[in-house]
Amino acid sequence: MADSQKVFDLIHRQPGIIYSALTPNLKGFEAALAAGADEVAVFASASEGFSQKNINCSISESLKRFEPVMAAAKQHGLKVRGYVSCVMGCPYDGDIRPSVVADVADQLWQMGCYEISLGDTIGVGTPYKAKIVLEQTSRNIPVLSLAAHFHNTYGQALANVYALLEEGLSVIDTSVAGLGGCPYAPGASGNLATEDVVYMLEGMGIKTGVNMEELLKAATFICDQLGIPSRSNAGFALSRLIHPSG
Ligand SMILES: CC(C)(COP(=O)([O-])OP(=O)([O-])OC[C@H]1O[C@@H](n2cnc3c(N)ncnc32)[C@H](O)[C@@H]1OP(=O)([O-])[O-])[C@@H](O)C(=O)NCCC(=O)NCCSC(=O)C[C@@](C)(O)CC(=O)[O-]
Repeated sequence: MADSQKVFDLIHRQPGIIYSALTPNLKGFEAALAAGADEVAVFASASEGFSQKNINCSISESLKRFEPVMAAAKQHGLKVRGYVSCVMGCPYDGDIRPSVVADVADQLWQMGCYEISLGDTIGVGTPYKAKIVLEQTSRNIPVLSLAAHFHNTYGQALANVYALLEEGLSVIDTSVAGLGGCPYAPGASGNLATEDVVYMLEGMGIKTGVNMEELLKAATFICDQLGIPSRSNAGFALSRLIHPSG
């Protein structure tokens, strides 16, 4: 968490992009504000085990820590997004009851988060479970204020997203080339790749406004910089099509 300023200083900001920072407490909010974040995000867990490992406190303590962040954000006119981690399973506590996910999501919503992102942090979820989690969380939160944040450890993330699109969800968290993971969630792989979601949505006739060629360039750039292969199937296939020599 300590290098928000460094990261923000290096970003070449583009118009129309919202630059957000994860802020688990007031200290983080102040750092994000100083760094020029456009909005911030608080992140709780649906499991006690991950909450302790990830932010060194219980779920209820984390929610208490978010209260001053919400107040400060309101004072400075910044929106706050809320994340719930481990919504379909926890590396420490195992299976997680959807009712617990809904309760944590509801508390974040009640405190003023404008959107709640449901994190399958270790990517263990499947479409049926995803639908149950959405059904329970959308009892008190409008489905259009819910987002899917699915890691792709078991290759289920795209199917899970499709299942929730059918239920009216429309905000999907992705990462270029499927980057990501979480050092506090053993086994968690990257997020669902942006290229795979864009390819699927465009193929369904849903206009994403994303330029796939530019997205592929960004994926190639970041993978070269990190020295890792892309985790995107569509990205890999399309790149081969554009550059057959590989
Ligand atoms: C939250 C803490 C800091 C609590 O850590 P702590 O040890 O309980 O906090 P503390 O208050 O005792 O402070 C310890 C040190 O951290 C500093 N500190 C205190 N707060 C901050 C802050 N905000 N930013 C920068 N520094 C901070 C504080 O100043 C102090 O520095 P020292 O005095 O020792 O030099 C720690 O547990 C932490 O950094 N956790 C975050 C770990 C992390 O990055 N996790 C991944 C985030 S992504 C995620 O969670 C999943 C998500 C959201 O993507 C969705 C999903 O997939 O599920």
